[in-house]
Amino acid sequence: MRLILASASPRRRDLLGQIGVSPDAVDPADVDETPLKGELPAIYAARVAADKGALVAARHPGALILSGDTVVAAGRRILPKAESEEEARKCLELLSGRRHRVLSAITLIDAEGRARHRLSSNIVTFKRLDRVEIDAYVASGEWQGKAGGYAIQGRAAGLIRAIQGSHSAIMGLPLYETRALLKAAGYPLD
Ligand SMILES: Cc1cn([C@H]2C[C@H](O)[C@@H](COP(=O)(O)OP(=O)(O)OP(=O)(O)O)O2)c(=O)[nH]c1=O
Repeated sequence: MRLILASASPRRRDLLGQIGVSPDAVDPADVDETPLKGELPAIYAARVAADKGALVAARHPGALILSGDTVVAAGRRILPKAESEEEARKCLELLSGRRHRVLSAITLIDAEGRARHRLSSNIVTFKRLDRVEIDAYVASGEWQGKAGGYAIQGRAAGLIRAIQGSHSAIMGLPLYETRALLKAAGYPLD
């Protein structure tokens, strides 16, 4: 049974390896990730994960396709994937001293073309960040391309007071849900 990981993220590949799964190929999906007007964060994450899967499935008939999308949400607001220092700083100022949600959606399309979806909803609490902490984090560059302007797998872990939910989901691939979907689709797991 061929498994295709529809993601450009080396982290998703590593996370999959953590549960002993190695995809036969990696084929990233380049989809439009612009949120629709008024689109709620959970709906958005699920839609983008499904879009990525559908796009890649068309290129690999008969294979299993795994895709995902991770979104950082402050209330109903979807934070961007930080692409500039200014954007990263704005995200950190917004997240400082409060709780936010990290939504990680996955889609698995089976050999018959049937799509299964799961959503992992998590809460992350940052300490109150002072200017020195924000400056140092921005200077680290670790926020680049990261949803919400931080990565829990790096030095931001020292600024995060607590998480409720799944560490793997916050990093980008909810492993519990991923394993469950692979099993349901008949993928051989030990
Ligand atoms: C909150 C958080 C996000 N992120 C990252 C994971 C994702 O790379 C990014 C969310 O963007 P995604 O669109 O989910 O993924 P991607 O663009 O990296 O890869 P692809 O679309 O090809 O699958 O934010 C972390 O690495 N750590 C974190 O703690």
